[in-house]
Amino acid sequence: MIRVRGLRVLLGGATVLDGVDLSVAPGEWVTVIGPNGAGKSTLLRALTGAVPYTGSVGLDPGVEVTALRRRERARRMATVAQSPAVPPGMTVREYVLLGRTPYVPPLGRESAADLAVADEEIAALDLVTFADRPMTTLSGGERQRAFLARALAQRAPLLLLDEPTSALDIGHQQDVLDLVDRLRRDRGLTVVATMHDLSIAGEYADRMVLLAAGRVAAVGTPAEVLTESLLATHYRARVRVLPGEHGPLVVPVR
Ligand SMILES: Nc1ncnc2c1ncn2[C@@H]1O[C@H](COP(=O)(O)OP(=O)(O)OP(=O)(O)O)[C@@H](O)[C@H]1O
Repeated sequence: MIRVRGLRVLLGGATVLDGVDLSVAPGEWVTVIGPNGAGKSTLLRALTGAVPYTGSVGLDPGVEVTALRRRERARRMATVAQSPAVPPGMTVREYVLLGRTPYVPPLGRESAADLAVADEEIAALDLVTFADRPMTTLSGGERQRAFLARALAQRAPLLLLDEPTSALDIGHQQDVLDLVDRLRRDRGLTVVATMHDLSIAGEYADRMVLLAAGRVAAVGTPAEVLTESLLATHYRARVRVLPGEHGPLVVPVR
């Protein structure tokens, strides 16, 4: 599904990603972790072809992401960025409907089927009561759910999520991640996410990638990556790692 080789990204004269290799299999959930500034968001942006890079970002079947036209890219991958821009004056329903843009014919309008898909995702993200409200009136967490609804409405097989739960309360965090996991199984989605909450990250990911200063410092199962020594080295964090039902639990200690 994704095959990244020797990925290097320069931004403002600085090397932000430096020789990243990463493979993601169809249906897999891979979560990228790492300290602030490690290059997580940049890696996600490179996967969508949104930043210039050297090396290779190959998509199944061996197609370089930058070779795809915008519309084709949007049918293959849907992204939730950290702070997506919202066109002014849009209601939640109008915003979620933007996810159907790659399917609307040039100069055409959204079909009844497109409207139905948007409403389905609005319901899935618990946004029905907000559907006719302007996006600007939503709380941070409500808006984050609308961003995800828009991405899901794209019905792309690859979902790229940059800190998708950072504004959510603990209940909505679990709801949203459970939903993504269910969709992964039902629709065969492949998920690449970045997350700062390491315990939650480990509970949902099949594999994790620890980025540090633009390089892959570790890759493997959550139990292989979430170790006290790796987290001490790369986050300079004092933590205890406890066994959990669905993955290691990382507890900061003073
Ligand atoms: N346009 C730019 N010009 C110069 N440096 C940049 C630019 N964009 C990003 N960077 C730098 O690249 C590095 C990686 O940024 P990135 O946003 O990918 O990190 P991150 O791991 O997602 O961090 P965080 O956890 O804080 O969100 C940072 O040091 C950032 O300052």
